[in-house]
Amino acid sequence: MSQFSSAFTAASSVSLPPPSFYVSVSKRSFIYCCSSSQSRTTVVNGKFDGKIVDRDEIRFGLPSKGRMAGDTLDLLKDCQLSVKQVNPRQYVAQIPQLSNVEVWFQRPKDIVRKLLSGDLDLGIVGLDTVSEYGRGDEDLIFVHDALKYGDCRLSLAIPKYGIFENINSLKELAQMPRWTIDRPLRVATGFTYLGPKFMQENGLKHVIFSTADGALEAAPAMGIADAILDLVSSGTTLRENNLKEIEGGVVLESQAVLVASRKALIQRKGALDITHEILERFEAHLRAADQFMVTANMRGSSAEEVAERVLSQPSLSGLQGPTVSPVLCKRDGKVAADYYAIVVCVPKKALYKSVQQLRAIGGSGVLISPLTYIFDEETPRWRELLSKLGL
Ligand SMILES: Nc1ncnc2c1ncn2[C@@H]1O[C@H](COP(=O)(O)OP(=O)(O)OP(=O)(O)O)[C@@H](O)[C@H]1O
Ligand SMILES: O=P(O)(O)OC[C@H]1O[C@H](OP(=O)(O)OP(=O)(O)O)[C@H](O)[C@@H]1O
Ligand SMILES: [Mg+2]
Repeated sequence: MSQFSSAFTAASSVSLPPPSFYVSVSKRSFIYCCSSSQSRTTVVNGKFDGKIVDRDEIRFGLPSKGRMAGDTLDLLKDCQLSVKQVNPRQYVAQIPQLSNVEVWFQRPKDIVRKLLSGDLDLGIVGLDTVSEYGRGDEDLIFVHDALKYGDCRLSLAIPKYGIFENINSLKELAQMPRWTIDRPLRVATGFTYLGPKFMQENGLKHVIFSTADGALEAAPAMGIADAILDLVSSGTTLRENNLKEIEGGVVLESQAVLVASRKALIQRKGALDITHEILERFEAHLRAADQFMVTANMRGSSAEEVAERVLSQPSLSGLQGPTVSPVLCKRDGKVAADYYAIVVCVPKKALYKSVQQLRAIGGSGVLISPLTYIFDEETPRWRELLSKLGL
């Protein structure tokens, strides 16, 4: 069942199921019907309508290759959700910590297609891929929109030389009188949904798109295109090919996201609980990743007085204010507290400033330790998810 619906998802570009399985309803749109012993499902352009396919396990799609693959496995491992894959050519795997979850390794674009066709329930991909292949479909729902890797932007770039030498913004590009209906601006891109949408939204009328699977940066020098619309991260590939980005030319800022099928979250037993656990683990790890735990000793007359000194410093307020505990010692035969130990979490980038501020208010013996997880109260993202689901 899922094999057929998946093949059909790619109908516009790749193979189609046997003719008897689909009906063309317009040039680029098909309806595919099938039935199984468990349920009956109709798929329209890879999107399924009605009830979800019956199965017990929750399917989680992870990138099978490319630069997202390794970082995704690392994130899961850092959240104590290591994926057990018997060998790298096996596309199904398990996460022993999540007993009812089946991991499926797929190409990023196929993860999005399979979420829409109901063959996957959850997935991790770049926002660029969700936006391009998801096309704003309401069934796709973001569970976590900032997993802090795979950072890049989808950006328009033009040659630094020739007729573009003095063009530095989208507005200037749009106003070049040479683009006409007969000689439009030629843009090479793999983003054939987002590209035209962006141009239309920005009022560029005379534009045509060509597509290729990679090395797009060569297209202008080869005379195939005037501009390219592609992912940029360090900017090295553009620079090495004599291309430049322009003001107003960024279509999208992207990073890895955790995305789910709305229907699966609502209808599939256990899907919401698993999603909650994964989200909590991700949040706890990601929050901890940019914080240090700082401990120091400080002379003082009471915990409140020490806390007041700490709170007077902007970099030392911690997550919910400092933890202040008395350091008890025996003086003249009595137990007393001359010193207090304070514990605060500080952003990694404010580390040295925090140490300086601690010293300025009498802190000594400052210890810095890494944090592994910060489990706070219920995460705002979980509340947002429930509200997006209408729960
Ligand atoms: N240069 C980059 N730097 C950082 N992240 C990137 C970069 N290029 C792409 N990405 C992110 O990684 C995702 C996967 O890109 P990757 O190039 O690994 O695979 P792909 O382009 O789908 O496959 P292939 O390049 O083999 O055709 C992209 O969708 C994007 O989110
Ligand atoms: O700004 P940079 O850090 O130079 O990265 C940008 C390049 O990375 C991606 O290509 P990729 O390496 O995936 O090759 P591809 O063209 O084969 O997809 C993207 O398509 C750019 O070409
Ligand atoms: Mg690539």
